[in-house]
Amino acid sequence: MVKVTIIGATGQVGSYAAHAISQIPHVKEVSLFGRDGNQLYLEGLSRDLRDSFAARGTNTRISWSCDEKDLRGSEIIILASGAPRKPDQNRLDLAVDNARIVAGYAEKIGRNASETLLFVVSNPVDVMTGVALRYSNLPPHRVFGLGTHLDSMRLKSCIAEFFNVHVSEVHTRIIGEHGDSMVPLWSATTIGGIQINNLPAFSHIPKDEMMERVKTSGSLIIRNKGSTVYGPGDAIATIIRTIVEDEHRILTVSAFIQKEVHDIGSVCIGVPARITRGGAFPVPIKLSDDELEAFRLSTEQIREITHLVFEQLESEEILSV
Ligand SMILES: NC(=O)C1=CN([C@@H]2O[C@H](COP(=O)(O)OP(=O)(O)OC[C@H]3O[C@@H](n4cnc5c(N)ncnc54)[C@H](O)[C@@H]3O)[C@@H](O)[C@H]2O)C=CC1
Ligand SMILES: O=C([O-])CC(=O)C(=O)O
Repeated sequence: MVKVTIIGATGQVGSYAAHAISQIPHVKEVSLFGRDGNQLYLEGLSRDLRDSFAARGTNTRISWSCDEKDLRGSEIIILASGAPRKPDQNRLDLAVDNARIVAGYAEKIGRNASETLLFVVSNPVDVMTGVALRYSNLPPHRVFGLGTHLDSMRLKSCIAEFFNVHVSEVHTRIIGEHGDSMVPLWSATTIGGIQINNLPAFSHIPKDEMMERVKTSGSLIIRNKGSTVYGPGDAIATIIRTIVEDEHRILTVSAFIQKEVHDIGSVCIGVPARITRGGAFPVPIKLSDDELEAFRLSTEQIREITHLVFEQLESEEILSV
């Protein structure tokens, strides 16, 4: 039975994720963690969720805290703190400010919960996963982020709609940055187990329009309703269930790669990884020439920004949490 802590639980994504995760059978306790000053909100949120569990007949325990010592005993910690972007912003614009928050929490996690898995949601998620890895000092397979899992699900939904098939018949994957340089792997896309290139209708599929829709989904939702909530919340819950149930599913998360994708490495980026109770283990893959070139560009951008963020943090003495 597992204790899952959500840091940033008072936020839109953190609070819906708490609701979604409480439905996973082996999750015994969901602990809502927030910064000092948010005690009243956390108490209110925990009461509201407790009512929801009672109404649903769920036996999950709910607790809350602002004290880093209460991070102890968490098998999984979800880090969803930080500013969301405004409609006119790119996720990368958030890098330095959110890195201060993520680095501060990562240090607390390293001090108090060195056995945990740390799952990062804060944006830009690939850079923040790199920051969390560095400042928590946890081993690489135990620090990973939401990466391009949600983008992969968005593409899956577009393909299912186009072919008028159930979403479960579509397998597809987007790798690279959770952002503009993401790379769809059409070569790894199947419908009903059939490689998509072998379906005559594939030649008519509006691939560019679909990718544009995937890339702009987040900004459209933010512009129209303020924030993305249910998509990320349920994507997080899927990954947490995969860990808790030790399902060994291959999902596309932001993980630290070394040599698993050709010769590219030393960066946290969206790649297929086997998700187990022990963490995320990137699966070695070979890409087509075009995919490889695009993935290389995507990783170079994220590596460069991650290093700039490290330099900035190192030049500052005090982290913000
Ligand atoms: N990776 C992904 O696919 C997704 C990532 N996100 C990211 O998750 C993060 C949270 O998004 P929302 O919940 O919509 O935002 P929100 O504004 O509703 O919540 C922000 C949370 O961060 C905390 N926070 C803000 N500033 C802080 C500081 N200086 N120190 C400590 N805690 C602080 C707040 O207390 C709150 O709990 C954002 O960075 C957003 O971009 C959101 C959706 C999907
Ligand atoms: O778009 C955003 O800023 C939030 C996010 O990452 C997403 O929903 O994909």
